[in-house]
Amino acid sequence: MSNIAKAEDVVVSYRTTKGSLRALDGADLAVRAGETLAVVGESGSGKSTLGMSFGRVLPGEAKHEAGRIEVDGTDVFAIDAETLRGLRRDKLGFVFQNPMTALDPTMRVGRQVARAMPGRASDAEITALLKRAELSDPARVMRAYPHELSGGMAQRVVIAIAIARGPQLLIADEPTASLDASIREKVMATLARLRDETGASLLVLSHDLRLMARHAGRVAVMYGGRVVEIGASAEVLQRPAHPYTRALLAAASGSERPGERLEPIPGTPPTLAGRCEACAFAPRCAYAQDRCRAQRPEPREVAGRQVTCHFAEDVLADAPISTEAPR
Ligand SMILES: Nc1ncnc2c1ncn2[C@@H]1O[C@H](COP(=O)(O)OP(=O)(O)OP(=O)(O)O)[C@@H](O)[C@H]1O
Ligand code: NI
Repeated sequence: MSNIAKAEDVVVSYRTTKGSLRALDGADLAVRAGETLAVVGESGSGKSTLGMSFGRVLPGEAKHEAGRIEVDGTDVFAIDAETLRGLRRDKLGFVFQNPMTALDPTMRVGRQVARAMPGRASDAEITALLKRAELSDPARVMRAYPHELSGGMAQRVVIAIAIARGPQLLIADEPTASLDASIREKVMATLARLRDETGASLLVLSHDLRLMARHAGRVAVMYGGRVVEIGASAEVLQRPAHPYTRALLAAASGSERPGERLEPIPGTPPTLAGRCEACAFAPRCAYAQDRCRAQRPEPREVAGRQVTCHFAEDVLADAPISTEAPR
């Protein structure tokens, strides 16, 4: 299966007042053509940094230290500003958590949508695009200012803008987190439908394991700036091979309400100043042994997925997750 985009051993750090903070510590991720791939993990695990790296839309304090990102064969960290602009415009579409910050409050929706479309879009073309994003009254929405729309409608406008030029890769960072719980499922379903319809790939970054389980074919679990497990959603979420995935699922199963933030796992995630020479999860891990504190696990193939854990076989052999707390 061909990949539309991939990250290889990517290292990104942020300059902070307390020194350099390593947000990605050798992240690997391949996005297949036409798939929906979810990236999950606790706050701070590096999801947004990885998502932004695909379009090199990182803030000024971020520094790409090492590794490669390719989108449709183009090395995004090697190209000049103009090529990068073209790549973002023609091949990528972004949807962020808060639609109101993505839209210009002073400009009618129709004009903003038209500017994202190729050529000079007619009103009929604008309303047709809004309709594809499942806005029920596109003619009215076209004339409205962003503040006149509900959060869900505004996010649908952002989605329309993101697909305006038929991107090959849609990157959605917590696309439903700012919305009312009642419409999260619907907006996610719209994104999934558009992905299907356009043949684009959808990379969706989220805390919401249940929502992702329903919509993503594959799931990547991030911890400490690395992808620690990636595979088919059904397999990873039913029979995890990484202790962190297992802990996430056990924590999530304690709550019955969809869309909620994950319950915390005991202990705190790492903040890295440099390369982690051990397993970053070892201090919180029920399976950890001396080797985990001494040797960085490299990705390896276990039970049809990629896992960075020395003891993945032991994790797999354990009983499926029930509703009890992590061991
Ligand atoms: N602009 C920034 N300046 C300094 N540090 C940052 C910046 N953005 C992110 N970080 C740090 O980088 C690490 C990774 O952050 P990132 O936002 O990528 O994680 P995330 O998984 O998307 O988290 P969340 O679920 O909270 O959105 C965190 O430790 C975070 O505090
Ligand atoms: Ni984030």
